[in-house]
Amino acid sequence: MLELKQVWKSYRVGALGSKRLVAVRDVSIDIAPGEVLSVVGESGSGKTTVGKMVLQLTSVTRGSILLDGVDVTAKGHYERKVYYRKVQGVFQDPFSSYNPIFKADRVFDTVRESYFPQLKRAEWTAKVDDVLQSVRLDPGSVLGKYPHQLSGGQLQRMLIARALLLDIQVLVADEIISMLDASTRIDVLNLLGELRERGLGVLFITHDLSLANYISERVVIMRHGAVVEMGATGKVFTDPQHPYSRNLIASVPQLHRKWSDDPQTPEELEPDGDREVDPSPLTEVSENHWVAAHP
Ligand SMILES: Nc1ncnc2c1ncn2[C@@H]1O[C@H](COP(=O)(O)OP(=O)(O)OP(=O)(O)O)[C@@H](O)[C@H]1O
Repeated sequence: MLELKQVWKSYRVGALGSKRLVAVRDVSIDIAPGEVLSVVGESGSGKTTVGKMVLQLTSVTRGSILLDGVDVTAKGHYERKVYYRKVQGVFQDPFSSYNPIFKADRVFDTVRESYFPQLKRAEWTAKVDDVLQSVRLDPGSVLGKYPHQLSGGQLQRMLIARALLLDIQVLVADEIISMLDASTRIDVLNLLGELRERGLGVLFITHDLSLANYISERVVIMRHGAVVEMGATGKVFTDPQHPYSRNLIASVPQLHRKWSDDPQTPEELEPDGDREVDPSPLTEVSENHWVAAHP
């Protein structure tokens, strides 16, 4: 179980870092094994920063992150390496994770060097073949190829395979399908569903509500760095209580509607206030459905 407890993140911005930008405010969420938790919200709401803190790519300003009850925030190099055996990330642009002058499977070599230096070549090859097959890639079609010879979907699946080499418990998937075409998207999405069935916890970061609805049991809606609503996906999406959630859900284009049909006026929202103060507290409005206080 991965838990974020009252996590805050401020970045230093402005000339010589003279100002603070509070990107994440008092976020408490958890991801159980075999669960996909989606984090949604508009651009700049803090979703990626949450993922980066989980992956220890940026520090936590306040609060803590626990894996199986052990605080993993601000640990040294060795503890971090152990942590990365259990928690890995895949990001939006698969191409940027590969060096175009090397073959794509070089991404596996770095894992071997760090974690499996003792493994014999044949054992390693068998392990790589196994994980490639588990993400439905034919080793013969992807190994030995350069990144430009593979599709975005294949590259993305290879990155998921790399994470799986490590027997991970949690995968942070940050907009991993937004750069893929529609047919590949559903493949990668269904792959996440299969990994979940095998007990993996997935933190699925997306601005696409329909993807979140498709893949996750629970959803967290963020605005201005704070959680405004969270809970069972069915409840949050069918009965949104916070005006921001209602606006977000109403803004999803529907196949059967044209842009001119019954245009909806968005509800008025409170402006982004002082981010240094605690955000509005969450109240449980029904079982597994939490909403932040709002006017
Ligand atoms: N390294 C950084 N230094 C300073 N400010 C940052 C940094 N990274 C993010 N921010 C700011 O923190 C806030 C939250 O950014 P974040 O990337 O987490 O949002 P997001 O919800 O993931 O947005 P998007 O959907 O556009 O990726 C934004 O105001 C952003 O400008």
